[in-house]
Amino acid sequence: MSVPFITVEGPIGVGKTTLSKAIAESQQFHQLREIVDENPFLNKFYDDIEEWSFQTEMYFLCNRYKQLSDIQKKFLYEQQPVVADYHIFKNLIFAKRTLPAEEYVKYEEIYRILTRDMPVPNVIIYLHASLGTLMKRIELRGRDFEKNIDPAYLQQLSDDYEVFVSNFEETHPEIPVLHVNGDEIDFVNDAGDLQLLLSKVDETIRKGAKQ
Ligand SMILES: Nc1ncnc2c1ncn2[C@@H]1O[C@H](COP(=O)(O)OP(=O)(O)OP(=O)(O)O)[C@@H](O)[C@H]1O
Ligand SMILES: Nc1nc(=O)c2ncn([C@H]3C[C@H](O)[C@@H](CO)O3)c2[nH]1
Repeated sequence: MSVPFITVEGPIGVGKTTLSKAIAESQQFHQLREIVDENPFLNKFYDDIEEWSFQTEMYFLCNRYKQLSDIQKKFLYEQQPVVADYHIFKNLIFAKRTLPAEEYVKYEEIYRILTRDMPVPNVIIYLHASLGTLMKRIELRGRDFEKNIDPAYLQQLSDDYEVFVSNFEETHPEIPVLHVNGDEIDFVNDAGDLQLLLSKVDETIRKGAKQ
């Protein structure tokens, strides 16, 4: 049995941090959160994606590399379960969309080198929702730099996630992926929905831990 290492994934604003916090609390797992406010490039990135994409993608990659190395040493090696609000593969999804092709090739090489010995999650929870739901949640959360987020960018990323996750399932059949439709399940305002989801997550963790 391997120690549970769960990642919650999905497009911007779908509820990854919220759900990973709920899982961490109900299962007594350590929660790994991606950094947002400390990121010095995000403001500039959303103002001018073309100009700031390389710095932004490299920053996310280096930061996640450091976070996952620490998680490996401090938690997973110690047999302490972890739930994260991202999988490192999201770097490829965003970078493919934001970087010019010639830069993406270089970026992907660096990604492969850095992720070669990264811990691999044994369960993925994939949250997805319609563009309308994502826009509503992003607005509700009210981050300044996301105020003028382009709906087309958000839709493209959601579509990219669909393709990526489906390929991932084909190439990694040993890692269970729980699909959650965020339009139908309101784990924030509906306690029944939350309990039902947490029990499905629990079932999936048991499956994943057998790997
Ligand atoms: N299932 C849900 N039902 C209702 N509201 C939700 C749901 N999931 C998330 N929310 C709300 O939507 C907002 C965004 O959630 P959250 O920050 O968890 O998203 P995220 O996927 O982690 O975002 P990001 O991609 O920016 O890291 C929050 O205000 C949260 O309370
Ligand atoms: N360009 C880019 N690359 C990434 O790897 C990445 N990961 C997250 N984000 C954006 C989405 C939210 O606005 C905010 C918080 O998730 O940061 C990213 N943006």
